[in-house]
Amino acid sequence: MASPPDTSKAAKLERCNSYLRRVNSAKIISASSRLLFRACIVATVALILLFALHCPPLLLLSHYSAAARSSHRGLLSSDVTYGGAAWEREVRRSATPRRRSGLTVLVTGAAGFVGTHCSLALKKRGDGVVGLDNFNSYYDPSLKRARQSLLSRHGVLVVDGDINDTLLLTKLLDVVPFSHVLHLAAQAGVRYAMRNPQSYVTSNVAGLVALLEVAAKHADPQPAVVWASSSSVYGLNTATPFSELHRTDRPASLYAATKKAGEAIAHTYNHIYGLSITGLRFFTVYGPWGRPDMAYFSFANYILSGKPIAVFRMQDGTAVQRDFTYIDDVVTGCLGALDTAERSTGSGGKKRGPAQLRVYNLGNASPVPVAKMVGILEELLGKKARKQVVTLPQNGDVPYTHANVSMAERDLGYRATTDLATGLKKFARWYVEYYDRRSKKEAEGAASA
Ligand SMILES: O=C(O)[C@H]1O[C@H](OP(=O)(O)OP(=O)(O)OC[C@H]2O[C@@H](n3ccc(=O)[nH]c3=O)[C@H](O)[C@@H]2O)[C@H](O)[C@@H](O)[C@H]1O
Repeated sequence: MASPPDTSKAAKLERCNSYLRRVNSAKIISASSRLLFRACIVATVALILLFALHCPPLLLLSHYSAAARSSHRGLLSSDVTYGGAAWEREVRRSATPRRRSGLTVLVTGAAGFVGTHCSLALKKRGDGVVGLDNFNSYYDPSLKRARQSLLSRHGVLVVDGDINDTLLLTKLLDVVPFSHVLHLAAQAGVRYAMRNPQSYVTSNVAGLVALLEVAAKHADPQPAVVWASSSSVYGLNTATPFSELHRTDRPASLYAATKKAGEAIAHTYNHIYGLSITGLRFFTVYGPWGRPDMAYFSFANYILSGKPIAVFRMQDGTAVQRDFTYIDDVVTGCLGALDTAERSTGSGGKKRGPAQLRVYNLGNASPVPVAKMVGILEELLGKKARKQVVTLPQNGDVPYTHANVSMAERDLGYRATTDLATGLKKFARWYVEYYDRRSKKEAEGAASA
């Protein structure tokens, strides 16, 4: 039988002490486990820090991710020139065609001379157009801004950005499934290539590759690409008129070499990725809203301001000639190329079948000596030029250009309809009005300041 519990005072005290000892020892155990836990955390943090310090790639990766994130944030925030919901709405609005089965065209170099005219023509006939231009200072950026305002008045948005910005290109092609890209952004000018060769590589080679990369691998559907090559690819070719079948492996300038490289690059992207690509060889395009670096434009300026102009001629005394081509005719050719471009066959960087690859001359098929062009300008501007006839320097210029345009006529419905006198008349009228308006505005600005 079990004995009854001892209820004496001494026994009660002993039970109480033993209870307190158990409680205390439990407290000691829990305090020490807390200490151990804390020590573990400190050790883990120390280990992570030590690991990170001894593993630079890990830090680089986190730094890279932060940079990538911040540039993505840049794309999407409203404090930059592109990105954000309002920006996307604007892009979509500009890209929406007004006619049934209208094209949706991304025009690079849209604030440039040919880009502005093509964008306007596309918009006017009901196609959707979004422009892209980096507004660089190769020539007066205020002229490019004026073209941008003109486009804006006609409902064409020109995004401020560079073709080498692949994040921006990706974003644009994400927002709009462009059916076509009219790629006109480039470093132009034959003689400037001797002063700034790198700019030609950056725009005409790297920029073209950046665009074709995004078009081939990212865009779904892949757009058809029409882009600006140049008459200068014929280089030292002596067979005339220049035909697309003639050799183009002797460029006379770096500008020409980068355009020739562009044609080879186009072949590669067509071959590997099934991109439909059409190259257009422009022949000395001129007209209203033209490029101030070109001879006819700068000559008009110099004639009116009484400065001397250098008119080049060959060493043997023969005239330097150009197949000057009026802008409206070139626009017809560009739109014809867009309209006849077949779809690209690939998607996501995978070719699904052979795709169209074309190249066409867009010229006037009627070369004119530079001295004659000066004579027409003198007559139109009512002032004699201070001409200095100079032997053509070693500057990359070729003695003459002359396009055979039969392929463009047959395939693109191209017609060169404007002779130099008619085209320069339109240019001279625009030139006088534009700079008159500008100087009046400047005078008003100065008076109110
Ligand atoms: O077809 C092209 O692919 C190229 O056309 C254009 O090049 P070019 O034909 O060289 O035009 P441009 O400079 O207007 O000189 C015209 C004529 O004036 C002569 N010229 C020039 C300057 C001068 O001071 N004196 C002179 O006689 C000069 O010798 C030439 O005979 C574009 O600029 C170029 O970007 C590209 O698109």
